[in-house]
Amino acid sequence: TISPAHQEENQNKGVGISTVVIRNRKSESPRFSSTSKWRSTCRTVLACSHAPTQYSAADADIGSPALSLDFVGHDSTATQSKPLDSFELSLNPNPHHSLSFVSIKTMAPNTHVKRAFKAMNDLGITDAQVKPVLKNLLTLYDKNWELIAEDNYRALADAIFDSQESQTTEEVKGKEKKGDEAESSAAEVDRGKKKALESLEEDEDELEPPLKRLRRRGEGVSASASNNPDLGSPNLEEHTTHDEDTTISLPFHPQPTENNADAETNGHGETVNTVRAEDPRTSTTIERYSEQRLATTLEESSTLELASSETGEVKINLSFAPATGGSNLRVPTMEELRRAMEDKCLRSYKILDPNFSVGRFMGDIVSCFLELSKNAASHSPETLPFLTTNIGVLKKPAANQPPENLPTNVEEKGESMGLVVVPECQISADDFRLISSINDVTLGKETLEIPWVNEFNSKVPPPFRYIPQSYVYLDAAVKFSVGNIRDDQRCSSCCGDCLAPSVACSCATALSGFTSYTKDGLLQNDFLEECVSEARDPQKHVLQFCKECPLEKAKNIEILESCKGHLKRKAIKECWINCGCINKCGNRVVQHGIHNKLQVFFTPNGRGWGLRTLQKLPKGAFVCEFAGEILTISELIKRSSEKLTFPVILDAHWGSEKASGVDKALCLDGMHYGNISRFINHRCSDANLIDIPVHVENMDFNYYHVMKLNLLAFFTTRDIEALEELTWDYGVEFNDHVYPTLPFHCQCGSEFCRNVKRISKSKKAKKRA
Ligand SMILES: C[S@@+](CC[C@H](N)C(=O)[O-])C[C@H]1O[C@@H](n2cnc3c(N)ncnc32)[C@H](O)[C@@H]1O
Repeated sequence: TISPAHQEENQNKGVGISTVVIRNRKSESPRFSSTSKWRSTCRTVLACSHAPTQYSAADADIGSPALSLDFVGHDSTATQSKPLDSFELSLNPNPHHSLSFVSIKTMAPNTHVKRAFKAMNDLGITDAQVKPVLKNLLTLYDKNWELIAEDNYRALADAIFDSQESQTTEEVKGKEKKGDEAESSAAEVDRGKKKALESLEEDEDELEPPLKRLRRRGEGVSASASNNPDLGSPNLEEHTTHDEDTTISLPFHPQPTENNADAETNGHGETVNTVRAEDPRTSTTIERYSEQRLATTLEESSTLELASSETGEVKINLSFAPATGGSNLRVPTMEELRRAMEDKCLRSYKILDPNFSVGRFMGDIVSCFLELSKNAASHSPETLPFLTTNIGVLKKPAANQPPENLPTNVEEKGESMGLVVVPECQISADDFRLISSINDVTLGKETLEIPWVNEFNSKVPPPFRYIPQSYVYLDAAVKFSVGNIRDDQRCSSCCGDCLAPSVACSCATALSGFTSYTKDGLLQNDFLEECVSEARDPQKHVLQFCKECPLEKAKNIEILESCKGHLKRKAIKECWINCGCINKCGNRVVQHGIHNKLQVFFTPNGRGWGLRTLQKLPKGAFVCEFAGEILTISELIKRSSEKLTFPVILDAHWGSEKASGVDKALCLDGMHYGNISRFINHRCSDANLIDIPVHVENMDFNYYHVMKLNLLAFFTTRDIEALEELTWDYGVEFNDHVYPTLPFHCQCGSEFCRNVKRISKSKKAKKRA
């Protein structure tokens, strides 16, 4: 078919430039026989000054030797602008190709062309170099000489340089390709597609107006150029045809480019110069530099669907392009992938929950995404599900500044596990730290990692600073220094493993006459039972009474009540640095720290966070020590309005003058600065943990809870199953008057629950009344 383009314009102006577009439609290919002679009905194809003029494929810059075109003009009087009577086409058609060409012939030499050639000659560019580029440029700019001539034919010069550049690149590429092909016969490439890609690129280069490129480089456009509506979108449709085969589907893509946005469709709605993804939502253009590689991956690339919402609105896909990796890769099965991921989660992220499944995890991501997308319109970030209460807690400022000698324990770990959805705008440093610490709430401060998990909602643990040992808060007078240890306080009998000989060292037997630990590192059963009995029934054991009990004084009521008594507790004495035994001596357990797998978890029944074991624990096993801030009772009272504060009263030797008075008597609070024990919930009477004082060196019994050397340690009171919650009897009486902090409503569930008794007692009393 012949499109009579621009005939009016040319005719009226009498300019001898005509555009003939010959399209070869596949279906009509038989008409393009080599002997076809067509009579021109296009009167506007103006005659050439030299007839007949022959256009070869090379002249028309078609780039395909499969087609040649003879143009025979019969007008001998060029100056008269007489329409051409006929022209003859001699075609050797390739049904898969189409062409556009421009004939530039004037009846008189065109002054514009002359000037253009002159300007280029001045730059050292020959006519032969100018000619083909100028032809294209005229087509692209709709023969707008004003634009072409602008800035001393800058667009033309630019186009020539670009064409030379791309010619060189093509040559290099060609050589490389040849080399590659020779090297690897296995890399069988679809040549048609490859060629299509190349021709797409060529077309892209050719079709893009050079001024557009200049604009991209930030060199600006002249007023005249920008005012011209045609410049931004040259009429490409008349000059460009594309076979359907040149549109290629690829499964994955880098970023889209401006190029593609421009050349996405031609006037006929055909896709041009754009390589499409299978999924239009992720489609972009292939970057040129990766063209070769992508060509080899066309057939091998695949997309694996990892998870999808039920109706497919949300999907997690994995793109796999083995050839991009440059080696022979194979597609793993979903099952293999799932197993490998679960193994990774177990090893790297310590996700020990037996119910954890990667498949479900992916599914959860999809459903959360879908849920959020559904709710996005109606929910503000503050009202996102499960987050409000928790964020409120997180936002609460820490009650106290750390003491001056307190090391900074805030370590921002880089990796975020992202299991918890927290609105970005609300994330504080503390929130971030807690979310980051999902693998290990101790932030690496214990020898074992202790992860946290919340299987019920999206709350994260409350903010606190993990300290493996207790620290002294402001006023607590704790005077201990290693320098005070006298030589005669050393244990002379410690040697090797102190529990190995039939008679244990004097450290191991110092406090009770018999050893506290078995050779397996568990508490001796008799010793443990006595400690349990003390804790469960203190009235039956030795109590000490203060003249003025700090706890009573703390109530600040007019008539001071008498002291209720403080238990003189059994304790363990471990060997320590001054002993001559080895570090693995059996009388050293607590000082070696946590060695059982623990996990912080969110409890289901209103008790907030709790601590559980991930492995079976035998009776008498050491779990952890109690570390926190050492405060005076009066300091504690100032904090007591805080809900979660639940301290340990360090009353071992109250009754002596030293410890009297609210400003001297001490307690231990792990809420803001504490170790893992701060998560242990209370259980009345039959708790599975017990706290036992441990002296690592017997310097001052008054402060045996204090510092690494004198501490409280938790041991199991019975065998405990994996995943069982660890509980401890806080000793709280729930009658509101004994403790300096407000008691909670106990939800321990024990049949011995003191809180339940009190409630039922008061109900009975009411009934009686
Ligand atoms: C040492 S903290 C234990 C960790 C705490 N559950 C959390 O979420 O941080 C003590 C606080 O936990 C809660 N708690 C502990 N045991 C409880 C129980 N048996 N019933 C109700 N609340 C309890 C109380 O709020 C108490 O003040």
